[in-house]
Amino acid sequence: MFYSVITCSAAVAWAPKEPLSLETVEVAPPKAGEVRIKVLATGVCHTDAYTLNGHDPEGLFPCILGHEGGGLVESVGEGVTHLSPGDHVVPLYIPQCYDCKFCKSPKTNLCGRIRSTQGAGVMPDGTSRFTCKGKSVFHFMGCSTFCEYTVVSEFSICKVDPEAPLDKVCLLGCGISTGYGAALNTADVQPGSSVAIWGLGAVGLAVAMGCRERGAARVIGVDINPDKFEAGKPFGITEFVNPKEQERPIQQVLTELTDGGLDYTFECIGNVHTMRAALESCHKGWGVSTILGVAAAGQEISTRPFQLVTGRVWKGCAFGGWKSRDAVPQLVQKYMQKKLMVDEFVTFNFPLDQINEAFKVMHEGKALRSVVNL
Ligand SMILES: NC(=O)C1=CN([C@@H]2O[C@H](COP(=O)(O)OP(=O)(O)OC[C@H]3O[C@@H](n4cnc5c(N)ncnc54)[C@H](OP(=O)(O)O)[C@@H]3O)[C@@H](O)[C@H]2O)C=CC1
Ligand SMILES: N[C@@H](CCC(=O)N[C@@H](CSC=O)C(=O)NCC(=O)O)C(=O)O
Ligand SMILES: [Zn+2]
Ligand SMILES: [Zn+2]
Repeated sequence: MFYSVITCSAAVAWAPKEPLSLETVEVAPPKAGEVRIKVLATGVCHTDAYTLNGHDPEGLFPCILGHEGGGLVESVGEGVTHLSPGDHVVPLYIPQCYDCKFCKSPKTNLCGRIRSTQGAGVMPDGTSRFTCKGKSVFHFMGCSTFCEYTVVSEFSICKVDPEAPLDKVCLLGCGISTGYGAALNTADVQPGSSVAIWGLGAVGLAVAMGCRERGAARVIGVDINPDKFEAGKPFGITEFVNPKEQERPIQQVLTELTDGGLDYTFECIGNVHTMRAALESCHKGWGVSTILGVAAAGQEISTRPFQLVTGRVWKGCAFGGWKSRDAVPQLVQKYMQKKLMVDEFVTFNFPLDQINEAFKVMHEGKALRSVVNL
């Protein structure tokens, strides 16, 4: 099949710390093993802001950000057999090729097939499908959903129920799946346990949702924004602690509150100090702390090794540990069966030309998630 270049609108990140700029871009047809998607909706995740702010060691400019999308297959490249034009899809920043050693291992979801080119902001053949004003524009996280059309690898996309509203299930492309899966897959939270979650954004509250599903007895939200406390209750937060209102270090406050520490803690901020606090708030002998937050370039975590010697475990989690192409369609079905909250995470909707508002409300702490409708 011959497909032509599509000219459309995109929010382009020209340089770090600058607002996104609404531009007309050209999107080249998919090459072999690629899929071109008409993007209909995209969430705005804190990781988009992190890269836009220049904190990402892999950040490249100009680029088209966005990785929490939903859309329709517009065209497929040679050799793509699992998708056809018109399919409803969610792009996936962690691919699943089914063939690499990571995909073949049940121990991880981190497919390695296209990770190096994805991190370099290009398609697997080393080139970009985007141009703007005569310049090549980098892809982002293999998704680039802040554009009316995008091109992704055939390994980085899954077909979902056509009845599912794409302006909601797009959020299963990152934040909700990540937090929910961290509780279920990475930490494997057990019934009756005690939990503390640092950062009550979409990721943190999705962790809470997973902990509630597992029957956790106490789910303590730890956040410096008091507005997030009320917001957290419908997702399963049972108690709140604001570190700013404490006179002692938060680890001391929490270990006293929980008879020696928590069974599970989760860091959903991306701050190395709260990562340490989350580990040190775990119970001696068995407490497990899972890092989800993405820390800025150059940041390193530290603690006394004694914390680990005495049985606390430090873990990390990308995309909730889900093997993406297998799991996302199932998570969509769980939402369709009303067994998984998604709608409740959407605080605002914006058109593409107001996408900078979505970043503004995120930084003001007013949004769990903003969805941009393209
Ligand atoms: N590992 C993975 O696969 C993924 C990781 N992430 C990462 O997870 C993190 C959370 O993402 P997201 O939920 O979208 O982010 P949000 O910005 O929506 O939520 C973060 C929350 O943490 C609060 N916060 C900030 N600083 C502190 C602090 N020092 N102590 C307590 N609370 C604090 C914020 O308060 P305020 O409202 O005042 O800002 C906000 O409520 C980010 O680092 C993101 O990059 C995201 C998706 C996937
Ligand atoms: N580019 C950063 C790392 C950013 C990062 O850790 N990303 C998460 C997903 S965050 C989603 O909102 C992730 O899945 N990481 C796994 C991966 O392979 O990138 C850096 O270079 O530090
Ligand atoms: Zn994200
Ligand atoms: Zn793979």
